[in-house]
Amino acid sequence: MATMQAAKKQLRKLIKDRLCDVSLDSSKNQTSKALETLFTMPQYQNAQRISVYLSMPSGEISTAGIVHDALKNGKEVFVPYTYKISHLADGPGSVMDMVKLDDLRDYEELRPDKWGIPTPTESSIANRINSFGSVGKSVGHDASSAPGQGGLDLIVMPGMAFDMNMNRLGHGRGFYDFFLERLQRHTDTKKGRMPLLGSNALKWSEQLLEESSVPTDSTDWKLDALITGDGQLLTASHSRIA
Ligand SMILES: Nc1nc2c(c(=O)[nH]1)N(C=O)[C@@H](CNc1ccc(C(=O)N[C@@H](CCC(=O)O)C(=O)O)cc1)CN2
Ligand SMILES: Nc1ncnc2c1ncn2[C@@H]1O[C@H](COP(=O)(O)OP(=O)(O)OP(=O)(O)O)[C@@H](O)[C@H]1O
Repeated sequence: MATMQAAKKQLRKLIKDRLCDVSLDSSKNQTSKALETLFTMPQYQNAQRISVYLSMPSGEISTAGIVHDALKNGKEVFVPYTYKISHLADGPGSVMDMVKLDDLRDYEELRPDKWGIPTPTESSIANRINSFGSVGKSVGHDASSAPGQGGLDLIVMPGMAFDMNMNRLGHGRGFYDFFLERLQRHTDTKKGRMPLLGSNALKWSEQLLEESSVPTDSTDWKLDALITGDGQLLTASHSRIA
């Protein structure tokens, strides 16, 4: 396990160094190509409830256009909110929920956190609907959501690195991996797994690696599909996205 974490750490460092060299022009161009592809996908067009990460100032495909398009088309948009928890002795010290944006104004009023990620204020959380179908922080409140309520139709995920086998490497806090496990436990499993879509920020060669290059263990979730910065859609053999 120590070796696995060391291998992931090393890969994160490698990618971070590569991302420093990407120009603003290239990053804008790749964002618009990736979004063009996303908007043509039936899985996006038909999704009513979507989760979208809100991009950092650099190193990620910008998702501002997705939020605008989704809200304009009447979709429910859920965004990450991370917070510390104390009462799970054998779990993580912080968890991530996906909380609902009210409207475009709400989105535009979000303020950047220490990583530059637009984030809902702590004081707004108690009144926000979360993706588990309850209101406020989900940890400690899970039991109140009726079975079948909540859930997401599409999850647009960030990542440091991806490979051709649809493996994904995050920033190493396990936020998405823990969140997906909780979401799966709380939503109607008969519907099957919600499609997980990664957007491969920045050029093919910078973040997309050869098959099985991302070290993974049993807690890592594979993506169903990946959109690259040149607008290509890669799908997995296990995927519900054809
Ligand atoms: N845009 C965006 N939003 C997101 C995520 C993300 O990866 N991207 N997250 C996905 O989980 C969660 C926030 N988690 C994060 C965890 C660590 C770091 C980070 O940069 N940590 C180290 C650097 C570690 C590294 O080299 O990767 C730092 O503080 O410098 C950023 C976000 C929720 N929102
Ligand atoms: N569902 C889980 N149950 C137990 N441990 C988990 C679970 N999900 C992640 N972990 C653990 O959390 C730690 C961080 O995970 P990992 O390095 O895979 O994060 P990541 O995929 O880079 O980040 P993220 O999921 O936030 O994007 C690892 O030690 C991993 O084993």
